[in-house]
Parts: sequence; C-alpha cells; structure tokens
Amino acid sequence: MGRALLLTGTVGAGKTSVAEAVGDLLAEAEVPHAVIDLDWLRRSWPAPPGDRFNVAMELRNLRSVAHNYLEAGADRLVLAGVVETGEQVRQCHDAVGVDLTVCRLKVELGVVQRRLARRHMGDHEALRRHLDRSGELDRILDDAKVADVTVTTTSGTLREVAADVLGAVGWE
Ligand SMILES: Nc1ncnc2c1ncn2[C@@H]1O[C@H](COP(=O)(O)OS(=O)(=O)O)[C@@H](OP(=O)(O)O)[C@H]1O
Ligand SMILES: Nc1ncnc2c1ncn2[C@@H]1O[C@H](COP(=O)(O)OP(=O)(O)O)[C@@H](O)[C@H]1O
Repeated sequence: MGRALLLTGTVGAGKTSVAEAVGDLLAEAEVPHAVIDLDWLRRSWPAPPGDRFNVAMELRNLRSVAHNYLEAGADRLVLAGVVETGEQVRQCHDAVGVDLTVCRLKVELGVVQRRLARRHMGDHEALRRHLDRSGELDRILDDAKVADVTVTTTSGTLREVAADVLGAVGWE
C-alpha cells in the first residue's frame, strides 16, 4: 500500500524545490515514487467563479494522476502544494486514496523575500504579487494548523532539508 506526503507552506517556502530533492533521495534509496507539483494540476484558465486557485480542477487531476502512479508501482507520492484548511487536507487525502502526511515547510519571511527576489528577478509585478501573498498565506497557515509535522527551510541545502523532511515523516 502506497503512502503520500504533502509539502505545504507559504509562497517561496520551498515546496517545489524540496519535493524534487525528496524525490532525488528516494531514487537514491531505490524507493519507487512519484513527485507531483500541484501547481501544474490547476494551471487552466479561467478558474471558475469563487475558486481563485482552481482547487476543484487540481483535486480532479490529482485523483487521476495519483491513481496512475500508484497503479504503475509507486510506493510513495510526494506532493507539493498549498492547503489552507482541514477540509482541503481531507479532500487531498480522498483524492490520493492512501495514507497522507502533511509537512509544513516554515521559513523566516526575510529569507523568503530574498529567495523570491532571486526567483522573480526582472519581473517586478510578479515579485510584488508573490511577496504580498507570501506574508498573508504564512499567517493563514499558522492559524489553520493543518500540518502533522513542521520542518524549517531557513537554512541548510535543499538536500539537507529533504533529509529532515524524510526524518520528520518517518520515511527514512
Ligand atoms: N490557496 C492556494 N492554493 C493554491 N496556490 C496558492 C494558494 N495560495 C497561494 N498560492 C500560491 O500562488 C502561487 C501561484 O499563483 P498563480 O497560479 O495565480 O500564479 S501567479 O501568481 O500568476 O504566478 C503559487 O506560488 P508558489 O508557491 O510560489 O509556487 C501558489 O503556491
Ligand atoms: N533550502 C534552500 N536553500 C536555498 N534556496 C532555496 C531553498 N529552498 C528553496 N530555495 C529557493 O527559493 C525559491 C523558492 O522555492 P520554491 O521551491 O519555488 O518554493 P515554493 O514552491 O514553496 O513557492 C526558489 O528559487 C528555490 O530555489
């Protein structure tokens, strides 16, 4: 029976990068797995009214993609994405259909600002938007308390953070 890990956190916390690094560590340990960036499962336009982040489409796609990967032999699913409420975690769990552990990536906002400035170099509008949402979402996630474990990404290489994540969720 497979298991899933959802890496959540604010904009720029490292969800995508850490998910890739966790995938690399699992590959080195020869653990069959798949990495799924939820952002790519909701990138259709327009989003329906009242669903700014296209979450309904994301969940529909996740159900299909997770099923395919698990059927093809993945023992572990590594998801990167935002869940703002306990209800969204339940929907995500239902979509993957296997045990789901939620890991919050927590980072100092000053460090996020520097990382986002690098990521969005040359696009001031996108940087402004992501910085604004980063602070706001961080507070929403602090209040929501949907994570089973929390790992700090303020310092350490991506590989070190990924190893911390595997330790925190007991997948070592
Ligand atoms: N509730 C919720 N659900 C899903 N995604 C969320 C949510 N809140 C914020 N975000 C983050 O928004 C970032 C992408 O937003 P968009 O798809 O509008 O793209 S963009 O802002 O135009 O680049 C993308 O930022 P990154 O985390 O930096 O990739 C998302 O993670
Ligand atoms: N531990 C880390 N050390 C150095 N840079 C990092 C680390 N984690 C993330 N980054 C960088 O910070 C930026 C934001 O990370 P990203 O994975 O895009 O976050 P998210 O998916 O949560 O928005 C990227 O440019 C990424 O390379």
